[in-house]
Amino acid sequence: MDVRALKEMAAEAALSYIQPGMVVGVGTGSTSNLFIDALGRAQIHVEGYVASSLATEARLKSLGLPVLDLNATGDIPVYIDGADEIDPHFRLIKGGGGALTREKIVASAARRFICIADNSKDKPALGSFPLPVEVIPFARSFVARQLVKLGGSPVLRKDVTTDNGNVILDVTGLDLTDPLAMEMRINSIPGVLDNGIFAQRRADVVLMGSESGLISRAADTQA
Ligand SMILES: O=C(CO)[C@H](O)[C@H](O)COP(=O)(O)O
Repeated sequence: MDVRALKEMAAEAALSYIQPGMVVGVGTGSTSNLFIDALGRAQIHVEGYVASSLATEARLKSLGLPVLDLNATGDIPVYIDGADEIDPHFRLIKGGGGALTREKIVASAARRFICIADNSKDKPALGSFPLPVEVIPFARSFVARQLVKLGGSPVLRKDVTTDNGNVILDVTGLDLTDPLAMEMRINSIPGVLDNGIFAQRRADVVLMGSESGLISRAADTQA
């Protein structure tokens, strides 16, 4: 099975979390795109979708799926999104697609976060994927120096401007043994909008496609 088929397995499985009449948050990236395609085929009569990026909004609209404004939306029962790394405690690294800030906002506004991925994202600990940090362009050099003081090696992501008009620094070398502490520490640097550690807002359920079938883990059992 190729990676796309494994992602598709997880994306299809996430459909079972969508009920008619719901508001559904939708993530960004190739696995989320497969989920959107599955939504297009399933035609569940939801109230609407809250998109975590302009790309996701465009894909939803291209399939005729209704998009809602987060500011005009109350309760979001469920958010579905991919990840770059998933640890055994449902903590994530996200932002490979540069949409980490809006993703974290929608995930935090949702009651349940269902993370969908192929099982290459399953890691014993976070930290091999370079950590994306969204930075206001004015503060780029200052923030980079602060990240070096934290032990990191930041690299500016070339030719990328986020949906919020900012830049991304991809940072290797940080000690993520306490992901929550590092998430908070980086976000306390003036000029940082957010970073791709999802430790304060973890996933509640992880669905991973694997060669031997779907792996489904829920945070309350951590099975
Ligand atoms: O965080 C993300 C985008 O900002 C994506 O969810 C993450 O990069 C995983 O992407 P893919 O589903 O393409 O493997």
